[in-house]
Amino acid sequence: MESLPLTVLDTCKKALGTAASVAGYVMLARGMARGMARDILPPELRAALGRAAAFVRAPLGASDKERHALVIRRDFDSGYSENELFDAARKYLTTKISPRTTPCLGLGLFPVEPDRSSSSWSTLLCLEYDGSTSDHFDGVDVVWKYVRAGRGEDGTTGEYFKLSFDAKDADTVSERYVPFVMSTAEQLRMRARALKISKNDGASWQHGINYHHPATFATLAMDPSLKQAVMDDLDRFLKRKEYYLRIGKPWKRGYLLYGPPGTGKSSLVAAMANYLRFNLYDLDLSVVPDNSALQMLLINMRNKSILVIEDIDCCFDAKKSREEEGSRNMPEPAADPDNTPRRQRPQRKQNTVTLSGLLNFIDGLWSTSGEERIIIFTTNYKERLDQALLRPGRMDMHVEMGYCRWEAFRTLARNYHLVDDHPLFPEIQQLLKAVDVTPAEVSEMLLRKEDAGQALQVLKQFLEGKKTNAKKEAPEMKNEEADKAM
Ligand SMILES: Nc1ncnc2c1ncn2[C@@H]1O[C@H](COP(=O)(O)OP(=O)(O)OP(=O)(O)O)[C@@H](O)[C@H]1O
Repeated sequence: MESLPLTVLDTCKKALGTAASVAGYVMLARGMARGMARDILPPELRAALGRAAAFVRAPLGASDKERHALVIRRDFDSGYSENELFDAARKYLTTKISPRTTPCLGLGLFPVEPDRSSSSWSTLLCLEYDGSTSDHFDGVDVVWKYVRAGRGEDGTTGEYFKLSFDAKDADTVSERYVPFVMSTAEQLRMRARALKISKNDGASWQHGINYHHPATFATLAMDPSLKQAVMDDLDRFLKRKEYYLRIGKPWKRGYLLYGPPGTGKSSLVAAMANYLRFNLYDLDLSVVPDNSALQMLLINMRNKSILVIEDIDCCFDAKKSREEEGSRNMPEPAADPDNTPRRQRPQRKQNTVTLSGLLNFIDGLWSTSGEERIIIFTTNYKERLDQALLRPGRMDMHVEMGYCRWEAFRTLARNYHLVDDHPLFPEIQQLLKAVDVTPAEVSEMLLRKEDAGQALQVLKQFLEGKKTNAKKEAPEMKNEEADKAM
């Protein structure tokens, strides 16, 4: 027999159980420490599994038809340690079973958060004892069976999943399929967890509270291609851990959302958080005493999170920032174009947090203090922002949230009244071309009546009113401009 290093033999003796006993079971044993499921299978364990599979196969001269199996027990060490992989497998299998295809399944009700910090519960399907289901991965067929063999002499429950496959597929299963099962389970866990939002109280984060904003990309009314571009950007960001490492860049991404009040900037932040299942940190810079407090706040954020700074234009004195940055060619802030703000913004008091302090974190310190971070600035007045913030490369993506046009309206009509078409649509389409109206205003009109036709009628009248007002205002504005010119 090919000699193996002692550690591998040890692992195999413990892990393989009765592996060499003809049927060739490979048992995933000790070492499945808590938290492993969160990190996907570590490379060493993956390698050990590969070696173990080869070790079992080689001496037996496994033929293509021979079946091998991995046994994933619920607990080890006489019940002292739980096997995270067992939980991961159970979670993963919920995506593979359905009452339509499996005659008998278990059904349970579980709190969304294991520590019951959330009041949400969800139902979960699971295989019944001796129930089985098949799966297909990269050309490999596997069968999962859920077995309970009664409490063993060592005190373990004897409850396990048996994952069987053709002997020739042992490497694929152990090196790629098992990690895939674990990462899928992790994604499901992330998706199911309740999101938290934390706000800062001066220099420290308050305890996060549950965040249940209903906005998703499906409910967001915005230009479809822009929406897709944001989603693609987020997907790319998530996939690129290795890439960021390789090019030596911090694994973070910055977005600047700008547009008039009521165009959905906060809704987009919520949709992004819901899409990624990232927690939110809502940073109020006006109560942060200085740059070092800012530093502590940013360092104390957890990974897989979004930092939001709303109304960034109100956070810094542009003139002071200009001096601070040594920039002489900044344009003066434009006149306030927003005559009727949807809500009055609080005037932020000036403090000693500086724009350069913040930018240092975006570029520098932030990079070393965490990963999978997203930072989002929102503003109603992009033109008021300091050039230092707008410089290419500073914020990775600038997203303009604009007035409600035809495609955005269709999303709202579908959301609010489940209508995809209506005789009033053509008129509304024409009006939306002529009138600047925010999605918030359109939503409000659509909510005024329960009946779709009546709601659309209300909206049409509202848009007509806006159009008439705009026509009246236009000549007045022309006169004012002419007066100024004289
Ligand atoms: N693009 C949108 N898609 C769907 N709903 C929207 C959109 N924009 C606004 N709404 C509706 O209007 C409400 C207010 O919008 P939201 O707070 O997201 O706008 P905002 O641009 O962040 O405004 P502000 O600049 O005043 O903070 C939302 O709760 C939602 O009901």
